[in-house]
Amino acid sequence: MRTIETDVAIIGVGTAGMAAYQAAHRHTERILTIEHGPYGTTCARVGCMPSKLLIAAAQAARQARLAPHFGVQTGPVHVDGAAVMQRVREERDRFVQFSLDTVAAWPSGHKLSGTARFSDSGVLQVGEDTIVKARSFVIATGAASQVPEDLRTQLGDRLITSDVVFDWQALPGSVAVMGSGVIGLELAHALSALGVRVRLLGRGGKAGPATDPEVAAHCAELTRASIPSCLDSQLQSARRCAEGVELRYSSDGQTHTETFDFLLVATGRRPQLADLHLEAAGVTLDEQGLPPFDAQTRQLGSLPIFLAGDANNHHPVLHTASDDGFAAGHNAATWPQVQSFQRRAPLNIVFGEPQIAMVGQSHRALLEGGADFDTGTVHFRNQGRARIEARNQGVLRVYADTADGRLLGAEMVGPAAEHIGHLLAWALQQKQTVASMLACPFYHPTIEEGLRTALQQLRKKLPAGAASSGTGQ
Ligand SMILES: Cc1cc2nc3c(=O)[nH]c(=O)nc-3n(C[C@H](O)[C@H](O)[C@H](O)COP(=O)(O)OP(=O)(O)OC[C@H]3O[C@@H](n4cnc5c(N)ncnc54)[C@H](O)[C@@H]3O)c2cc1C
Ligand SMILES: NC(=O)c1ccc[n+]([C@@H]2O[C@H](COP(=O)([O-])OP(=O)(O)OC[C@H]3O[C@@H](n4cnc5c(N)ncnc54)[C@H](O)[C@@H]3O)[C@@H](O)[C@H]2O)c1
Repeated sequence: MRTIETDVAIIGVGTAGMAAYQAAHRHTERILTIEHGPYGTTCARVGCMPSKLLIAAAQAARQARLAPHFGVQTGPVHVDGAAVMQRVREERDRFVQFSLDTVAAWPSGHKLSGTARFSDSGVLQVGEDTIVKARSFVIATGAASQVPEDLRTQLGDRLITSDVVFDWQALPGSVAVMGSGVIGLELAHALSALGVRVRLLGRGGKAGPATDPEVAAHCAELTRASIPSCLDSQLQSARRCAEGVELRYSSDGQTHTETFDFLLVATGRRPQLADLHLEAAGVTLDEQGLPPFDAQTRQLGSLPIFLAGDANNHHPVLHTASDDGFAAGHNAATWPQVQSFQRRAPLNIVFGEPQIAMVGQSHRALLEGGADFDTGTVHFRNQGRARIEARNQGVLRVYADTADGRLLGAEMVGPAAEHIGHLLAWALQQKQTVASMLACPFYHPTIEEGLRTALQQLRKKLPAGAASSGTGQ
């Protein structure tokens, strides 16, 4: 058994772990990163980047099909699945290489390969033959898809998760997608547009994260219109068959039996903490088996342990993993001095068709928190630029504080949601009011003019003082 002593041990070298390394390295040379898989990050290997590459191909297919609508004749659209997947893999590998290059430049003494788990406070066991003693720790172990064990046993390699999709050599003929959350929606929309026979099996009638009933209703309706979907389904049985998998599920009081090449399970991801033996380090877990942590310092209680990225389950998206990693790495290196790092305005984007954006406080959070707020709405059906581009579907709902007109949040499904979402998140972080946002330029003709319509409607609902607040008038 060999023993390594260090200042900061970082478990997991994904986006959060890499950011933690860079932050800790500003303070100490005594750092050890521990990784049990390949370097390259979830984002680049099986997450953000390859999924957006697949979505880009889907978008090209959609645009080609839409061309005749503008009087441009393209002929029948043929999707070459092998070529689609080749570009996905090649570009994905290019993104992965950036992360590999970064880690390759770290001193070899800063890197250890193996699975880490706590054996005592301040002590990790890595694999069978290494003990790591550290002053402080960053846990950046990410999250993994949750897959019901019985389904995995029944379906074997015909049950897949998003981890498998981006290594395909060609597109399959058919896929049932279980779960209409973020991953399920993005992949179902992309595969469907690329000509794969898709069945989206959701729960509770929902498609995506929207909580505002009007936005959620549009999300469900638009999803049903473009993908064969059962958004309130119950899987009754699944078995392997000659074609792949046979699924029996109920929906709307009826039972259906259908066969597919694969069942893609996208029913949520869970932090990878169970095998870390956190109790050995003195960590107490909540009823969901997760350790409570400080969202600003990323610290677990008063322990010298910091939790970053998807592992803390706070906001499992890429830019937060990076922010978390920086904060955790900094605080682990300077412990017992720790500082708070402010969080950015909440922003989530789902790259479905059309996109969904969630900014600041959700409609549900505002209601549950008893907020006094007003709402402005724009429908995109007759919005100028959206009609010009034949992207005229969806709705934007903007919420502001009734007392002072300050922007509190927004939910949207519709054209350019990724861009409108950014505008709103930036305004919210700068504590802008409806009036101060309306004092900004809106170019004609743009989708952003839709946002102006929603803000104008909202201003009319606000009391006089709140309606002009923030403009100095
Ligand atoms: C399909 C998909 C699409 C996505 N799309 C987007 C998107 O468009 N935009 C966005 O913002 N976010 C997206 N995300 C989310 C984003 O990818 C994650 O938030 C981000 O990658 C999390 O980074 P991380 O560092 O926390 O985890 P990871 O990058 O997963 O790193 C964790 C590392 O820890 C290692 N590890 C785990 N346990 C141990 C152990 N015991 N010992 C040693 N090593 C260990 C793992 O091998 C892994 O390398 C997507 C995710 C998925 C799955
Ligand atoms: N664009 C992005 O930023 C992006 C893209 C992909 C993933 N991500 C991250 O990955 C995380 C995980 O995504 P996800 O889609 O796995 O989780 P999710 O929580 O978004 O969705 C899971 C869905 O599965 C449903 N579900 C659960 N059990 C089910 C069952 N038995 N049958 C049918 N439906 C069931 C849930 O109701 C929910 O709608 C996201 O929260 C997000 O943070 C982000």
